[in-house]
Amino acid sequence: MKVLVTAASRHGSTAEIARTVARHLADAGHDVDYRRVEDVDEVTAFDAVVLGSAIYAGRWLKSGYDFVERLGPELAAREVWLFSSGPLGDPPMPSEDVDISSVMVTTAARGHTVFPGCLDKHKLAYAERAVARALHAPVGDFRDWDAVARWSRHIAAEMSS
Ligand SMILES: Cc1cc2nc3c(=O)[nH]c(=O)nc-3n(C[C@H](O)[C@H](O)[C@H](O)COP(=O)(O)O)c2cc1C
Repeated sequence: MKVLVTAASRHGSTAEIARTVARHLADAGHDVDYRRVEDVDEVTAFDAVVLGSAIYAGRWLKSGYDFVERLGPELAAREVWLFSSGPLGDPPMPSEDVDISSVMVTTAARGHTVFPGCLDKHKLAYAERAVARALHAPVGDFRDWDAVARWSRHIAAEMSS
């Protein structure tokens, strides 16, 4: 299948997860492109779309929601999977799922998963650093590459051949 993997990422760690998903899907035999959500104008060339976003303050990034608003009907006509990345620490917190029910409905997505994220305080803007400190957010890279590989293989197999 021709697959687009795209992500909304503020500091790059979600983009790295998306690129890794893209690599696993390609290894599984799909024809895969990776692009930032801001660089995608249409998805008509693709049979399936994998869309991810970082979570900030319990929500996806605006560029992720904008992508869905711009391309909703095109997305609903394709096979779509969603992922979010954010929870930090060991065990990763917060443990409750981000509410992206509106995105699920608009895209008619086949699935959604949440991956742990990465907090590099050197990359944060001053205000973000203050929020992260106030929340006692754990600093470090908690991304689970085995979980990313497992989920990628799972959706690769689900994609119609
Ligand atoms: C100010 C701030 C707020 C955050 N809020 C949340 C949150 O509500 N839920 C969550 O799971 N992660 C939250 N995170 C963690 C980020 O989602 C995590 O660092 C993610 O990997 C960042 O992705 P990016 O590098 O692609 O921007 C927050 C991080 C910062 C700095």
